[in-house]
Parts: sequence; structure tokens; C-alpha cells
Amino acid sequence: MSNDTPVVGIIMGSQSDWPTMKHAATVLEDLGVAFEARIVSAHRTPDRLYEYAKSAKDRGLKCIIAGAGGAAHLPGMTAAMTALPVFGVPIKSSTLSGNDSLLSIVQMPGGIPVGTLAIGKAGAINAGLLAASVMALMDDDLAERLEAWRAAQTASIAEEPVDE
Ligand SMILES: Nc1c(C(=O)O)ncn1[C@@H]1O[C@H](COP(=O)(O)O)[C@@H](O)[C@H]1O
Repeated sequence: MSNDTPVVGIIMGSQSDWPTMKHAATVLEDLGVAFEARIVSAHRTPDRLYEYAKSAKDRGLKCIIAGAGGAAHLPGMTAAMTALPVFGVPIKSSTLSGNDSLLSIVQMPGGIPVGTLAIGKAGAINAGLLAASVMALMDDDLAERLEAWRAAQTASIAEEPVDE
């Protein structure tokens, strides 16, 4: 994690979400975007969530990535308490394969938006990329790094399949 003041907050409902959410962190690290990662739960630590969401803007955060599984109220409750962009990552749950997480996050009432990503690792990666895209609107150097990241990804895709 960079020593700069974090501009992206990654929050998750439990330590058990970190193996998924660390993919968002890795993208931000690769792109040189300063972030913080915290465990915050609407259910288990409601006071911590209130404090986090209410202070986020004043602390310099520009957007928040919130990952949660099951009854995934964290992204929506965060969005209820801040007008910063909130990207929600549904964690793949063991019982319902993340369908519960997805539906809990995506179906927000009009007026309180959560940008909902795909279930699991791909969603976390894309949340990191979206957060970087937001920051790149205000940072030309980051915009160039993002373009380079995308070009490198394209170049890494082989034209022909190989036996594994
Ligand atoms: N969905 C939420 C919230 C919340 O929405 O505030 N807090 C914890 N959790 C979720 O509970 C799942 C199981 O957590 P444990 O593994 O700690 O039992 C995690 O995926 C977490 O995101």
C-alpha cells in the first residue's frame, strides 16, 4: 500500500472476504492509486460503518469499493451515508454461490446508487479498474498508466489456444 493519502477505500464485511477483495487492491497497487483496506460490517460493526462512511469524503476518499457476501447490506448502507461513488462487489457465498450477495447489492432503491459488479474475483478486479478510471479523470499520468495496463492485457492474450 502506498504512503500517499488514500483516495480509494476498500471495505469488506469480514476478513473472509479479503481473498476476493485483494484483487481490487492489487489492481490499484499496480496502477499506483493510493488506497486503504478496512473490515467494516453493517451488521457486526454498525458504529464503525457510520464513522467510516460519514468521514470518508473529509478524509480525502474519492470513491469506495465495498465487498460483502450473503445478506450483503454493506455497499448499500455505505451509499446511504455518503454521496461518493460506491462500487459493490458480491462475494461468492458457499451456500448460494453469491447469488444472495448479488441480489442484496444490485437491487437498490432509486436515489441511493451502488455500481454493482460481477460476483467474485472478476468483480473485484473490475471494481479496482473502475475506481482507477474515476481517479484517472483527474490525473493524466494515471490515465496513461490505465491505457498501458489495458494494452498489456490485450498483448497478453494468445491468438491460438495451447494444450495445458
Ligand atoms: N454481508 C456482510 C456484512 C454487511 O453487509 O454488513 N457484514 C458481514 N457480511 C458478510 O458475512 C459473510 C460471512 O462472514 P464470516 O466469514 O465472517 O462469517 C462475509 O462474506 C461478509 O461479507
